[in-house]
Amino acid sequence: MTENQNVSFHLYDEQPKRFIYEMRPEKEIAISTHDMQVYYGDKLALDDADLSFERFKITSLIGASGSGKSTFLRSLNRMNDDVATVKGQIMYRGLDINFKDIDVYEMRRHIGMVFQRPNPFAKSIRENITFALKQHGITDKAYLDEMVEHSLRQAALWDEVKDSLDASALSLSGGQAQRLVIARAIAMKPDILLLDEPASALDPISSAKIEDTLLELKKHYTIIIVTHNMQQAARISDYTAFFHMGRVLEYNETRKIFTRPKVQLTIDYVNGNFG
Ligand SMILES: Nc1ncnc2c1ncn2[C@@H]1O[C@H](COP(=O)(O)OP(=O)(O)OP(=O)(O)O)[C@@H](O)[C@H]1O
Repeated sequence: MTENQNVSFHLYDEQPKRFIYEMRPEKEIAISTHDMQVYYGDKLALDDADLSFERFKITSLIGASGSGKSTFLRSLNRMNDDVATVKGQIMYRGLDINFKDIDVYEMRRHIGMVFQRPNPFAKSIRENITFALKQHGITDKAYLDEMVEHSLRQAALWDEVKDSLDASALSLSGGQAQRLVIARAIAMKPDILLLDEPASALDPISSAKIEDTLLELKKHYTIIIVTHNMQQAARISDYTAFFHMGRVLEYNETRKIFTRPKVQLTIDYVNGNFG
């Protein structure tokens, strides 16, 4: 080994292999995971996940394909129950929502999920919003109308659809449909919105609208979003977690992840050197 190689090896070795931001005590935490592990059969897909998410902030989950981002996100509202074993604790309002006796349907009213592909029901725009509310026994028409307008306004879709609420949701563009799905989640008045690549199937203009919508929504909701789009993560999120091969290698304030990452693999990833 030459002298130069020796020096660079030494510098690399001084970097942390992992850095997890610890929320300061004055921050309000919306949800946190402790010793979380997720297995698909015998395969450990996610290990050692201890993260706290600040209330009314946007946190991005980034990392290469297969690094465990969706596995983590889906575990937060028990979407993995049928396919995976999730160990550890998921603390929400003092309750471990990973505990087996939790009422999962009730929990999901508080922790909503929006998927990559817009998936509106084959019903009218209005019914997409009112469907779940009616399922929960809400029948008051004035309240339902109010929730339709309120949710569509919050999802920045009201102005585009207010004259066609009884049209089929399937007639909406992809970007409008995704905002409708966000409105549908909001109608349940959740605390936390989980979004799995909500803009990746959309054109740049629709994607920008979703970003604007999320920035508005964080006044009222805690948002955790999986994204492959580095610029998007840098633009909208307050915190970013970098996943690599089933572990969170770095978690920090977004500006630090994108300007002064501490872990070499994070530096490589945000610079586009792998993944
Ligand atoms: N239902 C499943 N059954 C078995 N293995 C799974 C299942 N879902 C995910 N995995 C595996 O778990 C690991 C993490 O996958 P995950 O989908 O969480 O990654 P990701 O970072 O979200 O990837 P992408 O960016 O491609 O969505 C991968 O090795 C994947 O093959």
